[in-house]
Amino acid sequence: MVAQNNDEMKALAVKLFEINAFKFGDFKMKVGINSPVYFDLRVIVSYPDVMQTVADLLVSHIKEQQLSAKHVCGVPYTALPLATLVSLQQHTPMLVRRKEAKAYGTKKLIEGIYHAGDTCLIVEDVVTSGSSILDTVRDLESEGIVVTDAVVVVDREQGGSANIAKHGVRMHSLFTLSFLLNTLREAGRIEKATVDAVAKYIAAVQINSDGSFVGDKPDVVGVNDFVRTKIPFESRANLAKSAVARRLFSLMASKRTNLCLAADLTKGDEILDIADKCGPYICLLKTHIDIVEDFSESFIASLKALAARHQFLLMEDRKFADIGNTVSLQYGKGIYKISSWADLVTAHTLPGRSILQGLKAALGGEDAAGGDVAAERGVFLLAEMSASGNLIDDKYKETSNKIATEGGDVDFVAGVVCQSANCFAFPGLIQLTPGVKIDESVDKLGQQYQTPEHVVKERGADIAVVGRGILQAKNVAQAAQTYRDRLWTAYTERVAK
Ligand SMILES: O=c1ccn([C@@H]2O[C@H](COP(=O)(O)O)[C@@H](O)[C@H]2O)c(=O)[nH]1
Repeated sequence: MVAQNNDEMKALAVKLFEINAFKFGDFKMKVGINSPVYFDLRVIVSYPDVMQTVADLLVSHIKEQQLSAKHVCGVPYTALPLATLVSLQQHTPMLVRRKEAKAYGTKKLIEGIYHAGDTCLIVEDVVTSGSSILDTVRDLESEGIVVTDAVVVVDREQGGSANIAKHGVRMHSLFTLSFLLNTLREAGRIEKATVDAVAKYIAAVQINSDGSFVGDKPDVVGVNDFVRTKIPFESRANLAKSAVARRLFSLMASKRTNLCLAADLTKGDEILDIADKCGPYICLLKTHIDIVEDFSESFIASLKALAARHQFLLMEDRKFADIGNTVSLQYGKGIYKISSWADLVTAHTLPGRSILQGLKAALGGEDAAGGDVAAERGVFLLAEMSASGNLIDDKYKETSNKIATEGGDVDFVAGVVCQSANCFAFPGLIQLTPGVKIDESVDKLGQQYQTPEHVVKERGADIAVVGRGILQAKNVAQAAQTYRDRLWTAYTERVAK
C-alpha cells in the first residue's frame, strides 16, 4: 500500500463503498459457496472522478514499486478501461487480450504491436484466486511476452497472491480487503460484527488457482453467518444506502417494533383515530390514499402530526407502475401530492429502472428547511405479491433484486416488498411483507395470510404489514400491541438463533 497516499486511499475506500463497488450480504460466488462480501468494480465506469482517482493511484503505485514494463495489459473485461488510463498516463503501449480468438482474419489472442521477449505489466480489478490473471499471463507467454508483475485494485486475501507467485508473477495491490474493512469501520460505515464475520470467512475460505479450496471444503454454515436475517436492525442501519431506510431501521430498533399498520379505511377521521390508538406500537403506517373519500390537506397535516408524536413513518402504497414521466406526475402532482408527505412509497419494477428515475424526478430541489428532498424519501420495490395466482416468477424476482441493489439510484431504494427470504441478500434493504394475520387463511378475494412468527422466522420479513387483522379487532390498540409483541419476539429469536 502507498503510505503517503493513506488519506486518499481511505477516502477512495469509502467512496467505493458508497457507489456499491463492494457490498456486504450473502452472495453466490464462482467457487460454489457464498461470500459475505462482493466486489463489482464494473460500476466505476459510471463515476469518472472515481475512475480517475483509481487510475492515478495505480500509476503512483507502479512508479513507487518501479514496475517498469514495455506494455500494460488489462485482464478482460473490468480492468480494460483502467489499463487504458494507465497506458495513457504513462505513455506505455497497451496490449489487449481477447477472451476468445477471432474465428477469421489474424485469429490473434493478443492485439497490439509486440515482439517476443517484450515485458508486460498486468492490470486487474479484483483478485480472489488469481485464476483470471493466470489466464492472461498464459496467453501473453504463449506469444513470448514476459510477465513478472501484476498491479491490482483489490486483493480479497483469499490466496490469489500466493497462487500467482507460484507462476513467477508478483502481485501488488492498492487495497487489501482488511484495509477496506478497517477503513469502513473507522469511518463508522460498518459494524464490528461485519468486520469480524468477513474476516472469519476470509480466513476460512482460501482458494487454489484451479478454484478448489485449500484444505477441506469450508463448512459455510459455520463460516458464513453474515446473512441479512441474522443481523440486528441497528447494525443494518449502517449498511443501508437509503437515508430513510437508515431512519426506519434505527426507529425500529429504538421503539422495538417491526409492525406496519395498513390503515385501509375510507374516512380521514377513522384513519386519524386508528393512527392515534395504534401509533405507540407501529414503526410504519401505510395508506391507500385514493380510497379516502374526504381527503383534505388538513387530514394530511393531522396525520403527519400523529406520525411525529408517536414516532412512525408514513408509506403510501401507491404501487407506481407507469413510464417515468407519468410516475413523476403521479408522485408529485394531483390532489394528493404524495411526495410532499409520504416518507415512503411502493412501486412495481415492471417498467424497469425508469421507475426509480421517474420517482426521483418529482423530488428535485430542497425542502422548506433547506434539506435535500430526495434524501428524505424512499421507495419499496415490489418483488413478490401476496395475492394467490399472481404472475410474478423467479426471473422477475431476480431482476427486481438487481434494480434494488445495482445502479446509480440505489440510494433511493429503502426496501423490497416480498414474501420470501431469498428475494434479496443485501442487509441494508428492508423486507416488508404483507399478508399477515394471527391465523393462516385466505380471504374471499385471494389474499393469503401467514402467521407473524412464520413471516419473520421462515420468510425473512423485517417488517410485517397487518391490515384487517387489526382494523377488524374490537380493541384495535390491544390488537396492535399483540401483533407488535409477537412480531418483535419472532425477530429477536431469529437474530439470536
Ligand atoms: O403483495 C401485497 C402488496 C401489498 N399488500 C397490501 O397490504 C395490505 C394488506 O392488508 P390486509 O388487510 O392485512 O390483507 C393491503 O393494504 C394491501 O394493499 C398486500 O396485501 N399484498
